[in-house]
Amino acid sequence: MSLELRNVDWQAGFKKIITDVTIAVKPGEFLGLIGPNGSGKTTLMSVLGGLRRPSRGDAILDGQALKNIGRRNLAQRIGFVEQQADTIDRITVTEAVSLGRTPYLGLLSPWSQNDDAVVDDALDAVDMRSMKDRMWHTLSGGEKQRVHIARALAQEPEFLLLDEPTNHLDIRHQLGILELVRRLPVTVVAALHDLNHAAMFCDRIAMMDGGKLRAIGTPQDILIPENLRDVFGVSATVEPDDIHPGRCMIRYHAGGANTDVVSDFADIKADIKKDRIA
Ligand SMILES: Nc1ncnc2c1ncn2[C@@H]1O[C@H](COP(=O)(O)OP(=O)(O)OP(=O)(O)O)[C@@H](O)[C@H]1O
Repeated sequence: MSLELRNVDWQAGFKKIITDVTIAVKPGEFLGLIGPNGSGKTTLMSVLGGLRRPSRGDAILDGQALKNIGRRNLAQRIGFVEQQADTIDRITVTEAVSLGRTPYLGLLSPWSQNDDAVVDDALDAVDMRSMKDRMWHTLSGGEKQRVHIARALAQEPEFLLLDEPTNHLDIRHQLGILELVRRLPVTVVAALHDLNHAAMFCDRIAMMDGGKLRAIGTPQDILIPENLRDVFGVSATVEPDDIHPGRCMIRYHAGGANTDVVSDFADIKADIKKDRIA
């Protein structure tokens, strides 16, 4: 069971969005993908999930190029929760999660009790069983996010790809989802913005910067003050996590953000003020 990218570029028109990315996801790990806005995390995830084909290089699942694997087969092996995925409407929560069983259904394999059980387990896993009859469009952003994750779990994939899975979630559900994801018997790749969450939950972290894979390693290897300064433009101290040996915690310094960003905002605010006065 392996999923990897070998020397992958992906470009939109003439613009290279990710460049020469080589990465091998280890079976059973929780791999976090971090990087500033626009660094290429979503693009990398969508190439890993087979949604985008590399312009150069290969995306490979168990020795076979993703482009040669059929959609149905791929969906049984890779579950993908995209950022702001909001395409389903006028269906119940149970129906939304049941969509995850689609790759297993066919004329010779109709819906069965096993499918019901898988859907119920997935709803339990994200703490949404009590809302199973609610209509999708009545859910909050966070509840929708949990249903998306349940739908991906119902695919019973070997690899679960999550693009910012804690978006819209309150802190209890953020930690709950990450704890759940870490315990699942699947290999997980998740794009995360909260670097402390990456430190707490990930086995390894891959850091993107300007469309390139800048570094990959344990949280302690990657989340060092130099990387936080050079890649994210923030000043921070990294301390060992006393409660979880081998893990670390980041303490950001107030006023330690890259001053270019701060002065950009200051300029915008000054312009708005001028407009209001004029
Ligand atoms: N189809 C496209 N056409 C043109 N530019 C694109 C396309 N897809 C992505 N990009 C650009 O590529 C860059 C990387 O985008 P991507 O969404 O992969 O970044 P990201 O690291 O996930 O960002 P964020 O943290 O903001 O979600 C961005 O500058 C984005 O505007």
